[in-house]
Amino acid sequence: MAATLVSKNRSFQGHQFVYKHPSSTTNCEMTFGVYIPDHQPEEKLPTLFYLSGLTCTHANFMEKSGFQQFASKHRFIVVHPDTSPRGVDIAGDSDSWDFGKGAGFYVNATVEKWSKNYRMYDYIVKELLEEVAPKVAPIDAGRVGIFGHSMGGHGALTIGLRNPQKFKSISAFAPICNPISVPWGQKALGGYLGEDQATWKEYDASEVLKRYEGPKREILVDQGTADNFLGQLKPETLKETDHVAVEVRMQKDFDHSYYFIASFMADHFAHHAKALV
Ligand SMILES: N[C@@H](CCC(=O)N[C@@H](CSC=O)C(=O)NCC(=O)O)C(=O)O
Repeated sequence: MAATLVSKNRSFQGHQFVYKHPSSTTNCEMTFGVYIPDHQPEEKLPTLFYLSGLTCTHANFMEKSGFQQFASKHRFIVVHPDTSPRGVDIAGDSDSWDFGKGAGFYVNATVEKWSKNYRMYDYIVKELLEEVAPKVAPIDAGRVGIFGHSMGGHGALTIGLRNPQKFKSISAFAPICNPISVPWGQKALGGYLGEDQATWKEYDASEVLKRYEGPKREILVDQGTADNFLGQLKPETLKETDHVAVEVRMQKDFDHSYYFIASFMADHFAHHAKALV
């Protein structure tokens, strides 16, 4: 079903939109933002998906990162979804800030209580990318990249590496790199997927990276040295392979906030532009 316009604002040489739509994947209404640079009527544009972190909606990135100036400069469409279903209430979905609402972890839940709605992996990879976003933005399906922050960095790394034909460039700000070994990941993966830890590895960036044998990728990661969540993130577990070059830049004194993200946004757009423009 078509998306409904929520808001439209002029920003640099383009427009920032917010849409909502009924989702057949999460079985509830979903909201997403999309920035669309000015373009010719038949023109298709390269596109980035940005996945946000714990507690975020579609709006944090749109309001705090300052990304629009770079999307405008490089002429990228940028699609930025919510971080979980919100159009449905499930007992326990608001008890903590790192599980349930605002914390979908970009997985397809298999535990029955969550499995009807908490399907953020398929929502991004299939419904939003292939069906919903192309109806509102002139996406060039052959030139799509993905990036994200923290939980969204984990989403970007796992979704990007597991779907190399759909996502041709990848980067992340302070991603959760090895969720199977840290409290955030253990809580989310255990809650959504159950106790069989073999299935957790499909959603673990450092594990997926080890096994990746697709087209060569160069991944850019920025990480603040003063990030109070560093113990949950484990950037040292992202090891370079023959198929994936990983550049992890430790940025002195930066924390986990959008002040950090905004400081390196230009570099991430340049990284994606090298692969997609
Ligand atoms: N509980 C705190 C901290 C939440 C927080 O820092 N969330 C980060 C992502 S953490 C990993 O995924 C974030 O992006 N917050 C949004 C923001 O606009 O800064 C809290 O609720 O504040």
